[in-house]
Amino acid sequence: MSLLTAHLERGAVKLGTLTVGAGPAVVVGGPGADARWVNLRDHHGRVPAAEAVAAVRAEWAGPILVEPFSTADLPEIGGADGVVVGAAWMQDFQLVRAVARLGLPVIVQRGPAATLEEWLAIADYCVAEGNDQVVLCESGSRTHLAGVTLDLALMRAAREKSGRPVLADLGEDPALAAAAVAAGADGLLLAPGAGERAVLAAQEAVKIVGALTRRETPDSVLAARGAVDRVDAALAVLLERRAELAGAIQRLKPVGGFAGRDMDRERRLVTEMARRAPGLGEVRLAPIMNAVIEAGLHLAEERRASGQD
Ligand SMILES: O=C(O)C(=O)C[C@]1(C(=O)O)C=C[C@@H](O)C=C1
Repeated sequence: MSLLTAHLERGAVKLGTLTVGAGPAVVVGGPGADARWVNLRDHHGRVPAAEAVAAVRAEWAGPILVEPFSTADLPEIGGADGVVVGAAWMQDFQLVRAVARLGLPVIVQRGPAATLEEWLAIADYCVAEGNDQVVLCESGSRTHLAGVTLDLALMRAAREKSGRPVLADLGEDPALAAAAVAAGADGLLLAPGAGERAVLAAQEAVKIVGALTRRETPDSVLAARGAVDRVDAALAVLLERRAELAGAIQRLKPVGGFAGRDMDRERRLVTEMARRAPGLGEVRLAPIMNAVIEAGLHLAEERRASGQD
């Protein structure tokens, strides 16, 4: 197994049709995401819960998570696929208990000053109420920086210690999406108001970084093809980057292009790659890299001929 994709055992939780904790990391919140998030806290309890859920349900058939403002909302959120205990309410034990008793999966956000132990204890409260479907969501700490600072080390520790899936709450800004996936996030939570671009950026991080760092064990052709598609997405990014760099070498070498081909260098790079691709080995890698290198040389020569560089 690669050094990057060390496997961490954890249980998966189903949010409606969406699996969190097995397969690719999921993206929650915002248009085009895998699941929607209805935040009743933002409305300070002024919008009836049933109405808010129904409004999203009218335009979205997939999974919906609801963050209640108080226990008063709970009888009205039966149509949801998961309930978020917001960071501000994490230590409201009455709310936690009541949410757990609904029998829906519970997403526990970490309070801004809560320790790992305090956070994990909330999951135990849910279990004590007979609900083991708990996802932990890192929502950041109050620090010297404005707003909250996401603690990805704590998120990772929570996953290792509890075996439960973990989410990273990115707010409206997907800048840390790649870091969160690399740190082992099973999902990225975006603010309900996050735009389409933020969702796309989070999904790109899930694909590209997930392909490199997240081990998947698909059990159907569909799931395996999804995983292959993510690896191909990462390969495409790397192939394009490689072609740009190889093009730069052609411009810098005394004799570039096919005329300056260095077969020794090509053999050495194949040998080095085979250390990380022992299954394919040198014999299978050699023709692959030959095609890759030749594509790069053709591109470089075409660009030179058309005066593009
Ligand atoms: O390293 C070089 O000299 C290159 O030109 C780059 C490169 C490559 O794509 O990696 C391309 C052609 C050479 O035969 C060897 C390697």
